[in-house]
Amino acid sequence: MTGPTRTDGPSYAYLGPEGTFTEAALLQVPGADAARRVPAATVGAALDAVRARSVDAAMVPIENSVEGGVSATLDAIAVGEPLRILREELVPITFVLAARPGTTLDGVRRIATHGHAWAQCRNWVDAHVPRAEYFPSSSTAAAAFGLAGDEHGYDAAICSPLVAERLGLAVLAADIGDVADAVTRFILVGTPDALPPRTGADKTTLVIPLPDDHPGALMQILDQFAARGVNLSRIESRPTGQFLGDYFFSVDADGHVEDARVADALKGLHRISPGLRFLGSYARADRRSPAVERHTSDDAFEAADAWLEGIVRGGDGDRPGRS
Ligand SMILES: O=C(O)C(=O)C[C@]1(C(=O)O)C=C[C@@H](O)C=C1
Repeated sequence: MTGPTRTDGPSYAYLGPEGTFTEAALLQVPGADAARRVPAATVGAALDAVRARSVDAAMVPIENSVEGGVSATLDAIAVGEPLRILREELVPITFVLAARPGTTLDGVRRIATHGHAWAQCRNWVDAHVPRAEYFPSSSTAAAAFGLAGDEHGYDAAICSPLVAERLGLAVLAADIGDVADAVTRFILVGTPDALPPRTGADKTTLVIPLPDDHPGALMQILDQFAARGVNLSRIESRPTGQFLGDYFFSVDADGHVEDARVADALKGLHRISPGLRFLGSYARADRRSPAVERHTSDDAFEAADAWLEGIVRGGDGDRPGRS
């Protein structure tokens, strides 16, 4: 990615080139169609542009309903200069097999695409082009663009119908994803000075290093959420890369850090795992509010704090003591 210059209005990096599903996610952000958009070759490069403050935020994929977590993103946001997730976007995923006009399905020997896209079309490929080999590409759109050049080394690309159309490629087969209704979740990542407001239907993303290797370490972590009635919508373990068996957990929890139950769980987690990294609280794309039990509501936490304060001040907790 070349060093972009700042202009007025927000600017966004994204996993490019133009025509990726990531760009489609970015275009769902209000105002992004008119903003400066900077395609990056990799997720790491998009996030580095945020860290270098050459863009305001970057859109990157984090999770797919079929293939699971996007390791490149989970790992890149877990280390280095801290970042903040500002919002999430969901994009329905539909793949086509595209090639230069004149190519037939029988003539396809090598198919280029992003690893996550390949994983989502594996059964279709096995059934319809069993001899075809996988040719890795940095994105579905980069694979499609490659077909337009002379040096591509492959005969077809798995990409979005839109990019195939834009580049004038022939669609050899449409809707080739193994699971209908596949969805990828994307995150808009900015710098730590921003904390999106609480909406009542929020998500909090955390990176939790496993404190030390002892029986029940994971249980201790999960207990912090369970005891405060905080539901987890995603938990994945990722190797830290330091040594074999050293892992961190990447977690999405229902709620905002300004919800008392979430704040209390975070304090508990920090005592257990001081290397805990807060990656942001932001509105859920589906706007679904969690069911909060009475004893984990903000009111219940506030009443408990007041009760304890009363005791410390010398009352019995029910009656105010000396102040
Ligand atoms: O290659 C693209 O078009 C992307 O935006 C990347 C990506 C991913 O990383 O999962 C996004 C959505 C699809 O699930 C496949 C690929």
